[in-house]
Amino acid sequence: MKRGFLNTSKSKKEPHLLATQMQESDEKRDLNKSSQNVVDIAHPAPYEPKALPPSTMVNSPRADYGEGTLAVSTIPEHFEDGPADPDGHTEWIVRGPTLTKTLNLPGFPSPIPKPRRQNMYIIKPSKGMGLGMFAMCDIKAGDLILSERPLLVYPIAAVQDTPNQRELLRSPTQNTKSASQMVEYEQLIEVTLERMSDEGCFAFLSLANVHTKDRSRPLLGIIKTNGYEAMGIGDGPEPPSGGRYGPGRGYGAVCELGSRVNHSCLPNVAFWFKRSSFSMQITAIKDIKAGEELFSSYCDLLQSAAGRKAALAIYRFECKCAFCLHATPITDQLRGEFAVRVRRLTKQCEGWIRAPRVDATILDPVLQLEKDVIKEGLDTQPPYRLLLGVIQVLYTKLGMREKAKHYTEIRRRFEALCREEE
Ligand SMILES: C[S@@+](CC[C@H](N)C(=O)[O-])C[C@H]1O[C@@H](n2cnc3c(N)ncnc32)[C@H](O)[C@@H]1O
Repeated sequence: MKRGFLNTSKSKKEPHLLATQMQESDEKRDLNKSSQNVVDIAHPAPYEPKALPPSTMVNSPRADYGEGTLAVSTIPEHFEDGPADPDGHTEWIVRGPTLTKTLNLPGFPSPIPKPRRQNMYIIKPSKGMGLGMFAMCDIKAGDLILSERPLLVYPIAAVQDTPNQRELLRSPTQNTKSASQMVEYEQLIEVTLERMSDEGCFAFLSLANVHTKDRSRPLLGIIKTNGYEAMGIGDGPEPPSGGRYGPGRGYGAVCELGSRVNHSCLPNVAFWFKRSSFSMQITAIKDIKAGEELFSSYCDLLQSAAGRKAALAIYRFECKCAFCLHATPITDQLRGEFAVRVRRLTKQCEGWIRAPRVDATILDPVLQLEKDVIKEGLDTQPPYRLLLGVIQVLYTKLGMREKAKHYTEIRRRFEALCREEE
């Protein structure tokens, strides 16, 4: 890609709305079910506005973008001659109503939260994993290590893998669709990169790309290698508190720094996207010693080793962590059934609470489950919080106050780690 194309002086214009009407094609109907517009706010020629619905031509970032609009917007707004936001800017490829909804949040976007101390991490080579992020000091579970505005936020559905060869043979029309869809998405990302600062654009292009040998286009390859789910933003109705947007409605984020964090099935950090400040946070979920590498989990850990392997395939590496190397049918079963077993225990717990008295032996299987879960490194996973609650209730019922207090404290610390969207 020609460098000059990416960030010319033209790229930050007044925030009037220019737009390109996407050509008629089936795959665009997939992108947007109604009218097919890419609204590129402040984008220069050659993306001339064509016949757009009147609402998309309103000269205001608070415009009510229509259902069928895909916008490219800079968050926070950035005018050509105005100062840059000290917390940085994100380019957001977003469906119109979601942009409108977000821009209308009171006080949006707020400044990004700052870690208590600076220089908590360094990015450097990690054996066999390319670059990685390492702790520069001792870090306590719960500490905010880093927060940053992503370089790019995009609809996850736009970059999801296209059908494999066997699927294509079964349905050849799928092939044409996917190929042209990919070209289109790639073009959309090019447009988006043009809007970034030189530094942002350089940072994006410097990120790892493990998709250079498959059918992925270069920029899509970078997104597929580096994107994190940006929970908290999505299209359509909001999910219940703490819930996820359904398939095809979520957004992903590519970050300059956070995207250097490698994967482990025993993660010591977690990523949280905060809609209010439009930023990605990395917090420690375990105590971390200076010099240790920071790892997040790229996949759902409550699935078997085979399931994790399949989920990680898009990143083109095989996890060599002890849990993957030494997985057994028993450990796979524990992961698969953990959430269900805890839900069942929670229900049983209601009966135990009402019973006049309970026998101390009912604790045995519950404590055994906790032991197994800790051994398997699953004590950072959401069902663990419920399990702690069950143990705490049982100890209280049995009159073992000190033990109950201990579990209340562990549970309180666990909850502090799960910072949800404010
Ligand atoms: C989001 S990037 C992480 C940063 C990357 N290592 C770099 O050099 O920029 C994801 C890529 O890092 C590598 N990676 C991450 N975790 C790994 C692991 N546990 N083992 C081997 N490679 C890993 C894979 O190549 C993966 O596609």
